[in-house]
Amino acid sequence: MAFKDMQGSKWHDQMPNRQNTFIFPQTEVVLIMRRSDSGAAERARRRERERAGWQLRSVREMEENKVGRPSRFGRVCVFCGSSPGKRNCYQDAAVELGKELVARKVGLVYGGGSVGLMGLVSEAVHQGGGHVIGIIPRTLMCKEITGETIGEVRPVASMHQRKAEMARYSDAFIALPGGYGTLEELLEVITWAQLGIHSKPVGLLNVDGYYDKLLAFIDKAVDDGFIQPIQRRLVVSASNAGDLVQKLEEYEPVQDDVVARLRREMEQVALHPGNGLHEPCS
Ligand SMILES: C/C(=C\CNc1ncnc2c1ncn2[C@@H]1O[C@H](COP(=O)(O)O)[C@@H](O)[C@H]1O)CO
Repeated sequence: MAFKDMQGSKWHDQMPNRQNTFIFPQTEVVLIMRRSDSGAAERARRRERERAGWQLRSVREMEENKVGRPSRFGRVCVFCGSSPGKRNCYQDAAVELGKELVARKVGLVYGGGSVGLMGLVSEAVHQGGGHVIGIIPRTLMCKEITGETIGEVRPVASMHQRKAEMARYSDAFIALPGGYGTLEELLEVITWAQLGIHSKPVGLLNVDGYYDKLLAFIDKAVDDGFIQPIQRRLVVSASNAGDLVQKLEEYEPVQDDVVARLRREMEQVALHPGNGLHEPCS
């Protein structure tokens, strides 16, 4: 039996020790276990390997770029409730998302602190050995309000600067369930994508239908002519972390002439400050 490493580039003869994380060619394992093991023994060993941080993936999946290969994202920004929510499924989803990022070797950017779902997702990434950046306004930095931030803390001057920095450090955005703060952050990055300020994917983790009504509202806005049908694609959604991150990996930015023109104009303004700022639309 042979094993592949995380990059899927090298084959190894021996099972690596526990300090290393290797991809285990699941299809071969299943065959071998069926020949020589009882189901219960294999399940126990599987649980043990999972506890030890092994990732059981089929080589076929890995080679199809579905899992196991390094992600196209270096860091993902997660917006989520500063409260835990009243149902366990929200807390479970925050931990699941953190683990998914770790499995893909993707770092986390979030609003800092340890309250609510923010604390759960950041702790899951940090405990899994992933990199965490908490971007937090100085005014919110007292522990009574937000608790301790784990990982790298980046204090900023204002809420506005926080959102700009969160966007700058990240390659994609995900919203877990949350309240006003989460919605505001989410809608801002969608609006920025619509205006061509960035072309990074935006995902909604629609845990147990939490965002069904928001998605229905977006569809209504498309039907009623307030959102262009092509811009509907700016919001990606899935009910679980694995599917959502995979969809974001496969996301291709919306190609829209207006967006392209706005992006060119903004690049011009960035290169030559003052240019075009007061130009009328052509
Ligand atoms: C005043 C309260 C909590 C303050 N704690 C926060 N600490 C850090 N970041 C926060 C906090 N509250 C909001 N945020 C940001 O908004 C999102 C969460 O807001 P929501 O209204 O809870 O959905 C989160 O992504 C942070 O960036 C008690 O309310």
